[in-house]
Amino acid sequence: MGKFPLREQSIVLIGFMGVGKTTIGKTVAKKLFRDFIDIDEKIEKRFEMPAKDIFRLYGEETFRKAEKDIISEICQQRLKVVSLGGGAFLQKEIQDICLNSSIIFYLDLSWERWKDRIELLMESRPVLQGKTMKEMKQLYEDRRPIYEQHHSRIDTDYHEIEEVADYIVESLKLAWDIYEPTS
Ligand SMILES: Nc1ncnc2c1ncn2[C@@H]1O[C@H](COP(=O)(O)OP(=O)(O)OP(=O)(O)O)[C@@H](O)[C@H]1O
Ligand SMILES: O=C(O)C1=C[C@@H](O)[C@@H](O)[C@H](O)C1
Ligand SMILES: [Mg+2]
Repeated sequence: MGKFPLREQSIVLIGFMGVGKTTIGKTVAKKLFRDFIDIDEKIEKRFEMPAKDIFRLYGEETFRKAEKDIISEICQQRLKVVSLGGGAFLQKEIQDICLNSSIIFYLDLSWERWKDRIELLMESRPVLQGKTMKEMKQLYEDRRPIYEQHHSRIDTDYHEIEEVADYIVESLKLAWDIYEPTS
């Protein structure tokens, strides 16, 4: 896959479920006047059902296969803002595809702050369903290493959606000016 110039490379947001990839991604896309793509939404459209029904009817493996296929397709495009699902980076192939084509921001959130969001996530996130708090903490800890592959990590604790989006846009503009000055 040939790389686009830095200014044209898509922006990919990664991180544990519920950290704000979808919400912040939408805001970043607006600020950069780019198209926004949410991979979970694409998968749900393809199957015409929510993720939890895909997991229940077809199994996680089918969901993960669709996730990989869609990300491979999307990462060939330029000038997008893409939010991945929280488990996408479990697949090394997805990590490689994204790292080789796009600028990756890892949105991080402490366990203490993440706990405050459980109520918002429980109903729609199949991997949380039926889990105790201890099991969810374990999942959070187990998943942390998969997000190590990124270009920039952002600690989102105590930062509003707008603030994080502004930070991403500002840091991109700085990087573009340093590595690809226009004059
Ligand atoms: N910085 C923030 N401050 C407060 N609430 C936030 C913040 N970011 C996201 N939220 C809220 O947390 C919830 C989960 O956010 P969102 O759906 O964007 O997470 P996600 O990372 O896309 O999750 P998933 O991996 O499951 O797709 C939403 O209700 C959103 O409004
Ligand atoms: O963390 C995960 O494994 C998931 C997160 C969501 O974004 C969805 O991709 C799906 O619910 C699985
Ligand atoms: Mg999301």
